[in-house]
Amino acid sequence: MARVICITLNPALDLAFNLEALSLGHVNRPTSAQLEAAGKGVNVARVLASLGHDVTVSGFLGQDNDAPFSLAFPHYGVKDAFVRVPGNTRINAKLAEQSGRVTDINGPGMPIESTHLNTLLETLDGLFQSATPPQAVVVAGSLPPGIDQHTFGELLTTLKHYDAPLWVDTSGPSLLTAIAAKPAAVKPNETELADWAGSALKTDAQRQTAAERLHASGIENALISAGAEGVLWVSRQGVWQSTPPSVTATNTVCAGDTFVAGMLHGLLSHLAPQDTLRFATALSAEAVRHVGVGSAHADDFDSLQQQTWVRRLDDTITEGATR
Ligand SMILES: Nc1ncnc2c1ncn2[C@@H]1O[C@H](COP(=O)(O)OP(=O)(O)O)[C@@H](O)[C@H]1O
Ligand SMILES: O=P(O)(O)OC[C@H]1O[C@](O)(COP(=O)(O)O)[C@@H](O)[C@@H]1O
Repeated sequence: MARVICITLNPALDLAFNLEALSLGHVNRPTSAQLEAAGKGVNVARVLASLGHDVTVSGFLGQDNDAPFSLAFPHYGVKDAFVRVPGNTRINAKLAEQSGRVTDINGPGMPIESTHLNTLLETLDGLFQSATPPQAVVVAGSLPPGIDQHTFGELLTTLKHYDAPLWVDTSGPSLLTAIAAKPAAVKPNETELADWAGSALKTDAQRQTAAERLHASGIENALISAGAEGVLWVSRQGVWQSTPPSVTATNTVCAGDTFVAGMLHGLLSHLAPQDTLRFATALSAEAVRHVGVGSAHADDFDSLQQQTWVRRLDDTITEGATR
């Protein structure tokens, strides 16, 4: 078990609707609706806690609607070190259609002021100075209004100075800022990394080249996910590729967060690289079968792992080609 801090600067209440088919401009009547305390770092934390890690969540929460978060955190098994700020945490709508298509509507979030940021920095410093400092830090998700790229870069630099690997999962301009900060790991999907790569990353070869470039730039774990097409991972431990099992994709929201948590779990648990990648890929495939994060306690999780294909690309070893 490891101690991990998961930071979400812009958390969200995820309002997930399941619909036959979305009809724009009309009244839609979903078959189900669910509201959950979420945001990328919260989701990663939730998965890590379910795997037995000692997880603290932090970032900014709106003090006017923090009840669903405060109620959910004990249930998720995470410790709450969020800084409360005036206002409401955003609500993000997730519209999942029977076809598997998901439409995300992610709000901008609450404005953050420099005093709130200073409180967060003090809170994080306190966590790092504790008798049992964290063994990894995750920063995940978008930036709220008031946190610009320069400030985000400074925050990442501050976090890097602590003695724990820094994992960052974000998109858009923040992803470029994160890559420039050279954290221990990044996990963009193929669309999110296209800007940085300078072209679309449609093929395995293009993704491998991009992951190798990321790794060569100083990022120890360069991870590129591509939905059902799987993952490219370049690290000191080699160049690895995985293909998830074939599952019915009911709701792909949280798949990326689940994957990040699965990788971090494998590395913190000192699993072999092929076992780490197999575990994380299978766990994220488990997640897409339902609303919310993936669970390693699913009855058929062993079978999902056996159906996950992992291979090493920088030598001739093929691992776990069981399907
Ligand atoms: N349709 C799918 N079938 C099986 N696994 C999936 C599917 N979509 C996503 N996954 C799993 O979730 C991981 C992350 O999904 P991806 O869509 O690439 O990330 P993000 O959610 O960050 O956009 C993938 O690497 C894969 O293992
Ligand atoms: O901070 P962003 O980029 O707006 O993303 C927030 C959204 O991402 C999620 O964390 C899901 O992320 P993934 O699908 O990439 O795992 C949702 O819970 C949340 O609404």
